[in-house]
Amino acid sequence: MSFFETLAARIESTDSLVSVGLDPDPSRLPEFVADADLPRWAFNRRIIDATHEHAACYKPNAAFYEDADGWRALEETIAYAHGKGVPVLLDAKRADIGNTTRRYAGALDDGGLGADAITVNPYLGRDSLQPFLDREESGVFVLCRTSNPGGSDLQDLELASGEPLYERVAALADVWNGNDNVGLVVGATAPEELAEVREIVPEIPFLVPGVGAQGGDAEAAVEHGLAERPDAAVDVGLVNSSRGIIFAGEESSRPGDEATYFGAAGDAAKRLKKRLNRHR
Ligand SMILES: O=c1ccn([C@@H]2O[C@H](COP(=O)(O)O)[C@@H](O)[C@H]2O)c(=O)[nH]1
Repeated sequence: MSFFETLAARIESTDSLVSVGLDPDPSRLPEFVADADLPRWAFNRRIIDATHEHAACYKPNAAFYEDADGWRALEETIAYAHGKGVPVLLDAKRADIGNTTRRYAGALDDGGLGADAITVNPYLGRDSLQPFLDREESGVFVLCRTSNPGGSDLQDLELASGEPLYERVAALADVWNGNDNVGLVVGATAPEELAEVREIVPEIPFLVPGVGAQGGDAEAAVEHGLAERPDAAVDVGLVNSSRGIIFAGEESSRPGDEATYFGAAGDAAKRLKKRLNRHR
């Protein structure tokens, strides 16, 4: 089954577009997991237990795992999410020259991390993405128009053809989509660009980060993030929130209570699911 078929089935069975970002910043982990062998894994396991029924996907960001214990925590996390039937999109923003990028793409193999999809950076061009694109069953989300304030610095630059760079990336993604496994990353903080990119690639699903802590536009994320696909009963796309879900317990009225803390994450995921569904 291809990644987008798996994702469509998950979106349908959970009635959810929510990608739960697993970004376990060590400086924000609660006391309940401090003494665990792998605190990030202990944290993620509890977050997955609390949120999986509302999660179309989990999106760990590699930045929060890039040390020796981190890779173990990430491996455990991916296996546990799979055990709950939830696909995993590794946000690693990879790509490099040939031999290096072949190794990076190993994160999508069972002998590697076994992620179902990955984010990649198009800056080095097609050959840098080829090993990812060749894994027909895996999803490849190409950074197109990112959600950060500096996303416009390069991505909005006008090319000689008159189009902005992010629009060229969208058009190229369509060309690179020979295996029907390409998605695009377009931030919810750039709603006009979201609409423009959707015009260029009607059939490519988007990963839309930036709702929640970054204050992006949830309605635009749903309106433009979803793609109608011939192989799916539902429109396909993902809207991600990380800190707004996993650290929702910091706001809870009884912060010393583990059940309350993780329950708040489950409630936040459910609230986002409902909010997004109002715009479907
Ligand atoms: O354009 C982009 C691409 C990736 N991200 C990543 O998504 C999450 C967002 O986290 P929040 O806590 O919901 O703000 C994080 O992993 C980013 O690195 C993005 O925000 N924008």
